[in-house]
Amino acid sequence: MAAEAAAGTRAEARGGAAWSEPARAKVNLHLHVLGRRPDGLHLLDSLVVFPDIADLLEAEPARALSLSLDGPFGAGLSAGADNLVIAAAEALAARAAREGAQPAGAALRLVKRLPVASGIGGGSADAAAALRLLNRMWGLDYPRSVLAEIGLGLGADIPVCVHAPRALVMSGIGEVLSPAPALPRFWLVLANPGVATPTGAVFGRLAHRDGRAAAWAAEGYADAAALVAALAGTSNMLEAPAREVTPQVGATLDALAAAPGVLQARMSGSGATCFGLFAREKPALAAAQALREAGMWAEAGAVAPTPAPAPIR
Ligand SMILES: C[C@@](CO)(OP(=O)(O)O)[C@H](O)COP(=O)(O)OP(=O)(O)OC[C@H]1O[C@@H](n2ccc(N)nc2=O)[C@H](O)[C@@H]1O
Ligand SMILES: Nc1ncnc2c1ncn2[C@@H]1O[C@H](COP(=O)(O)OP(=O)(O)O)[C@@H](O)[C@H]1O
Repeated sequence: MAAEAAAGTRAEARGGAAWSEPARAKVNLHLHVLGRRPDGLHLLDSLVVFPDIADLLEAEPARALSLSLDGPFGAGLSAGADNLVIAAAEALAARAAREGAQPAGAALRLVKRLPVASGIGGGSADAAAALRLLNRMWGLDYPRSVLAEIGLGLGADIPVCVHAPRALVMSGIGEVLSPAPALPRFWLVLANPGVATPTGAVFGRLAHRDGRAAAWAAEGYADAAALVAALAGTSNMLEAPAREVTPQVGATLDALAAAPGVLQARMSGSGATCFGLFAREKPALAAAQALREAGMWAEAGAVAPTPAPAPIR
């Protein structure tokens, strides 16, 4: 598949690792909670996009599986079996072995640039990147739908991340994916106050589970202003409980909302990372710089246009 080959690269020619794959931040433009399953997991409705702000996963073929960590947020993470990259690699290898393949190992290196436990699915994006990369490197050739199924066993957010950078609507607990409406190119600034905010703790404080699925215009949205007008009828229902867990969410949202050129400021996922949505690059870059100078982690990145809805494979 041409698109898949282009998304990840063989980087030897550039002097890098043999194989590499970006792991983009997952941003929930809205997040409604529709109910709760008997097992306690919540039913969601969320429009998910992937700005060009990412961890990087690299790999070399090897006999065994190993992981080294790098980057500004690498130090706080385990490189063992509890790292979602290793868990995903093992799950993919197990599936392939059950189906008669004999995948070799991989020497993996994760450059961790996204803050951990921060509502932008960094761990899920890393796991999804591992599934995509090793699927190619090991010559398995599973379709993304199979990678998503393997990922779901490790985390509710992994299926949507398998399809990155394609914007999608996520429902169920995260396993039901449908096409997003057509979206324009726009810019996101992500800002995080530096306080890890565990997803389970936020869901544990949730008082309202009576949201409805958002309705999107069939013709989609031609520019950022039209998208923001549609988002006005939606919210992130995890914001109230996240503010209880991490009160700094309030100041983060205030700082983004005050940035010149911002059209919308909202929290992503279970927080504490918040996003500002911009129509143009220059004010987005300026806002990220100002937030960094104010002591937060902040990055700006473009979201590529989403074409008219097409089947998900
Ligand atoms: C809230 C979301 C929105 O995109 O993002 P994040 O804030 O994590 O980025 C996701 O649904 C998170 O997905 P993920 O981070 O993979 O969650 P998991 O590891 O599967 O679950 C962590 C914990 O969150 C709660 N959980 C998660 C997903 C879900 N649909 N209902 C839940 O109640 C459960 O308490 C679970 O034990
Ligand atoms: N590669 C990884 N990157 C980030 N977190 C990881 C990774 N592997 C395992 N984890 C664990 O997953 C949890 C969720 O992390 P993350 O996906 O960054 O946050 P969130 O679910 O809020 O978006 C963290 O508490 C962390 O310990």
